[in-house]
Amino acid sequence: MEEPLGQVLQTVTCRLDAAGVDNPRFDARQLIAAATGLSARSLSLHPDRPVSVAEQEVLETFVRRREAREPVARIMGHRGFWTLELALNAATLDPRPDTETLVEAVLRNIPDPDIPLRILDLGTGSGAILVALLRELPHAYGVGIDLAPAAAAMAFCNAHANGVGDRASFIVGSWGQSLVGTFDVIVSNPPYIPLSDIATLEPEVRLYDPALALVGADDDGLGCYRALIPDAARLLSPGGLLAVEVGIGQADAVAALFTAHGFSVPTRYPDLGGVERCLASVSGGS
Ligand SMILES: C[S@@+](CC[C@H](N)C(=O)[O-])C[C@H]1O[C@@H](n2cnc3c(N)ncnc32)[C@H](O)[C@@H]1O
Repeated sequence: MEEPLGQVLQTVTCRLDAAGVDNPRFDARQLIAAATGLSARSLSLHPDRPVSVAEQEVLETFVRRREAREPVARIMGHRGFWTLELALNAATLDPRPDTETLVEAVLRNIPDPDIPLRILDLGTGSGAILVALLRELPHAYGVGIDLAPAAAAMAFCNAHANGVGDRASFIVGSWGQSLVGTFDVIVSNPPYIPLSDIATLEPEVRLYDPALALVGADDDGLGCYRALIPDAARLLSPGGLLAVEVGIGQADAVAALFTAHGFSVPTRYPDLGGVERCLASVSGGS
C-alpha cells in the first residue's frame, strides 16, 4: 500500500535511531532520496507525495542494510571526496573527509600547478588522493599502488570516471618495493590503527572497511610507516615531497621516522577538528 513521504521519513528515522545510527534523520533522507529519485533536500517539501510499493521495497533493502550499520556510502556504492564522486567496493576504504587535509597540504607545497610532476600514491585504495591531485594538477602523471587487486581495479575505474585515467597507472604490489625510478611527490594514507584498538571502532568501520585498510602493522600501528618511508626516501627525486596521513597522537613518532630517513623536519597540518593529521617534508633536507 502506498504511504505518504512524511510518514515514511518518520518511520525510517525511528528505525535507524533504534539501531544506534548517528544522525538517523539525515541518513533516512539519503536512503529515501535514493529509493524515490527525489533529492534529499526536497523531501520535506512534499510530505504528502505517495511512496509507491515498488519504492518501499527498494527502501526496505536500504534500511535493513543501514540497520546492520552499513554506511550509506557503501549502500549507495559511492562517496563524495574533494570534488570527486568515487565508486567503492569491498576492498576499498570508504574515503574520509580528514584525508582532504593531505590533498590540501600537497597542493600548498606545489608552487606552480602547471609543472609536470610525477606522483606516487602508496596504498591508493579507491584512488581518492591520487585522483584528487591529478584533477588539480593538469600536467601531473600518477602511479597508485595497492596490495589489494580489487582496490587497484576500483582506483583505475575512478581515475577514468573522473577524467584523469589517461594520466594514471595502477599497480598491485607492496608499498614501493617493486618500483624503480623517481617521483616528485609521494603520498600515503597507510593503515595505522593498532590491532588492539579495532574492537573499539564503530560497527560502520569495524564491519565494513577492509581490515587491510585499517590495521597498521606492529603493536603501535606504525609498522606501515616503517616499511614505506624508506621506500619513499629511495624513490623521491632530490627536493621531492613526501606527505602522509597519521592517526591521532602518531605525529611525533612518524616525524621521527621522517628525519631518521633523511627528510627535513616535517610540517604538521591539522584537520578540521584540530588533530595533527598530515605530515609533509622534502627529501634531502636537514
Ligand atoms: C587507509 S587505506 C587508504 C586508502 C586511500 N588512499 C584513502 O586515503 O582513502 C590504506 C590502503 O593501503 C593498502 N595497503 C595495505 N597494505 C599495503 C601494502 N603493503 N602495500 C600497498 N598497499 C597496502 C590497503 O589495501 C588500503 O587500500
